[in-house]
Amino acid sequence: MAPEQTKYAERSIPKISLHDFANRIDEVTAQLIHAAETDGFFGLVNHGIALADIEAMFDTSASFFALPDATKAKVPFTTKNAGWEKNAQIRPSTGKADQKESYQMQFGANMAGLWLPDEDLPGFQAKSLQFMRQAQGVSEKLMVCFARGLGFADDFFVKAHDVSRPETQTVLRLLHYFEVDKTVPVPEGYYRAGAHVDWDFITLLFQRAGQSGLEICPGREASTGFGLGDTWTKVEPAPGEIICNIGDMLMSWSDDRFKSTFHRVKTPSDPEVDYYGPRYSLAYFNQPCTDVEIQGPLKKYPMVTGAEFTRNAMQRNFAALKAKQEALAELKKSAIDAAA
Ligand SMILES: O=C(O)CCC(=O)C(=O)O
Ligand SMILES: [Fe+2]
Repeated sequence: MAPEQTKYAERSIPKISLHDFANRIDEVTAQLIHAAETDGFFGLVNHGIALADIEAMFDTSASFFALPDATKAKVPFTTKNAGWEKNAQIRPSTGKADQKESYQMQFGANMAGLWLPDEDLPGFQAKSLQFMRQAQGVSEKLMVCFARGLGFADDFFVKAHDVSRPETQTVLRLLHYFEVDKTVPVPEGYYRAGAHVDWDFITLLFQRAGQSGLEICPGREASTGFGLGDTWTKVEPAPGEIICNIGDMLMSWSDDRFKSTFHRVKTPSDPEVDYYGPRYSLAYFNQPCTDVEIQGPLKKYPMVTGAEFTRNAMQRNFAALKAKQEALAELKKSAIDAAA
């Protein structure tokens, strides 16, 4: 059977400027709430993080991934949602491992033992934490606006995501997708990152100019479990722009008013248009502290703590993955039986 062709559509992604934020907060709030209620995705410009700082963090990330695997393996991925993995994240949407490696860092207790010793990469921890604090500053502006939109006190979400507390779960993820050989056809179903929604509050994604591949399916239009068969839109990286998407946590905390959004990173397959080189991205996942109580103003869902929400999300993912793998095994068995 020929693989189904992906359907694409040109859609404009809202661009929201944070310049003169203190004086424009009402206007920015209205724009953010509209984007959250419809697309679930928007680009942030004039956010205050200099392009040079973003580029410096990409260089820091590249120096981490250039280390031998044996060194990176000193800080392996853990159930605390921190550490390094390579070709190990299997998505329920594909049943296959993403073609990438990633390293997740946090500010608090979950990071114990998961920072590389400084002699392996001098200055790495300090530079990463400095960039994480900058991303946190931008995130807190968004949190004030979302709190206003939902009728909470201005500092409600900022307090819930206090990264100075040991209970913090917020993550900066460095991502490295490997260079792809143009002469080898991509096996069906392989993605640099398979279709998924994020389970956090909101994600800030930094991309590098020219390193395309990100595709989204807006929240109001996703109609199937994993965005499969839906219509996708390519998001070209623009220098300095931060692409933001609402995660499941904020969707639930807003009683489903704000839309969590499917996205993926395509494996290049068309030498005419696709980017085959190595791709680096930085994803800042805002996560509430473990002891924060999460419930929307309309109380649509039972109250859960930040720790429970993360645990449930990981378990749901695991159950969906198991179901996908069983379905794939069944399909393989029927094909073998049919051929016999
Ligand atoms: O690398 C990207 O552009 C997207 C990464 C992503 O969606 C994720 O890690 O959740
Ligand atoms: Fe994501």
